[in-house]
Amino acid sequence: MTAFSPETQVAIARVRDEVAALHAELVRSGLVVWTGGNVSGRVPGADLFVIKPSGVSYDDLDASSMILCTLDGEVVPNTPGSDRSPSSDTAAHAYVYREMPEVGGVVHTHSTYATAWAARAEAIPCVLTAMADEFGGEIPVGPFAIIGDDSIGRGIVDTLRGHRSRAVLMRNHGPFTIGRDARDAVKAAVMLEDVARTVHIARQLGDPLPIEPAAIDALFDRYQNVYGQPTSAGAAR
Ligand SMILES: O=C(CO)[C@@H](O)[C@H](O)COP(=O)(O)O
Repeated sequence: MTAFSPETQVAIARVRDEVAALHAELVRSGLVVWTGGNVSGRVPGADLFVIKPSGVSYDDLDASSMILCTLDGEVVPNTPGSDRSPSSDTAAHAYVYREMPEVGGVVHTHSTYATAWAARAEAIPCVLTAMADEFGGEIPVGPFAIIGDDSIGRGIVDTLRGHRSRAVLMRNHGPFTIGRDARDAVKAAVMLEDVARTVHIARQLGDPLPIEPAAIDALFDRYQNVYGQPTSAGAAR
């Protein structure tokens, strides 16, 4: 067994629990079918993250079946779950964690409406206050990228670095979302599918009206800094 400090062991156990539970949240929110999609979470204070095994039924995912990986995307040997192959998107998640230290969670789904926009390689325009709140503007499109190596990760980072959106529509594939932790990235995946569906329906009825950039900025600032309940850190969520 690889030796970790007691603090790191506690952090790994907490992220295993969280990432396992969040996979159930993808199912509950109707964002995945069969074994598609994946969630990962960075282990705070360590160059490690936790991700699901590849191609395993969501019903069979629990904390001990989550796989601990290094930020190079290598499975940490002799740890719970290490006898299985990690998610096909492990190299992509690892690339994001290496390149974006502020990111603590990554999620991929093939949720229907967001993936339909990705199939057309069309950015979702910011025509809803909910989009301005959550994403601060349009949802951008990332490049077509082959599954299995870090090409997807490069596409995610190249598209989202310096962008307010926590979601990218990878062309012909589907959405990837990032967040300050795994839960935040799952929230972005849920919100993305909601706005992708609403904007799609709006377009069946006519041309949705754009929101002025200054109003988008104001909505984003309020939602990120004032909305919700104060936290112990003083910021609102
Ligand atoms: O689309 C892809 C590959 O990018 C995945 O979402 C698969 O559908 C699920 O892969 P695993 O995480 O089970 O390997």
